[in-house]
Amino acid sequence: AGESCVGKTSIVRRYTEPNAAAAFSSSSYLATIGIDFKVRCITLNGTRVKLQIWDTAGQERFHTLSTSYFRGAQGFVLVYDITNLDSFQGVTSWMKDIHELAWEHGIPFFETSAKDNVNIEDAFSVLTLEILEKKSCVLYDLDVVDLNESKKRTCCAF
Ligand SMILES: Nc1nc2c(ncn2[C@@H]2O[C@H](COP(=O)(O)OP(=O)(O)OP(=O)(O)O)[C@@H](O)[C@H]2O)c(=O)[nH]1
Repeated sequence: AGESCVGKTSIVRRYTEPNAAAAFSSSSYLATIGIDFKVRCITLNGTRVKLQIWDTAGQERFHTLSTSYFRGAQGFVLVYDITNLDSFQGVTSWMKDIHELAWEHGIPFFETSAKDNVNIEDAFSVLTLEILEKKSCVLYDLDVVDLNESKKRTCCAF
């Protein structure tokens, strides 16, 4: 989740299309319309996990639609643009939309770059591990972990 044009789609694409030559494009910006999702399968600590990552639209007109997907999520990536103060302050408002889930201290924090491919893998791995630990007693649906979306240079995940 996060404001428009902060890099959500870029992070998702960098993570789910790591081998694609055009996983990151700095020349074009296409706002997400509605909602999108990508899938990536990984193996962590011997557990095979299918990540379903929802990419929400940051534009205000899609706010209701985006937040309607939060309830079913098991983890979030909150994204802001480190060069845009408004987008950082917007994280607080997105957090309120996620208030059903306990916001605890010690949230893993990563500064990422979809452009330079920095910390994207680690951010998602740690998020997935946290989810698996919390769900270790109630794994269901073939270990499908559903990450309601998640962009740009900085993100924090829980
Ligand atoms: N320098 C730099 N630019 C980035 C980075 N990540 C994304 N961008 C640029 O930021 C712009 C917006 O990226 P998107 O990923 O489409 O943004 P979004 O948050 O999905 O936007 P919405 O779909 O409107 O919510 C694009 O022009 C990207 O090239 C990054 O890590 N570094």
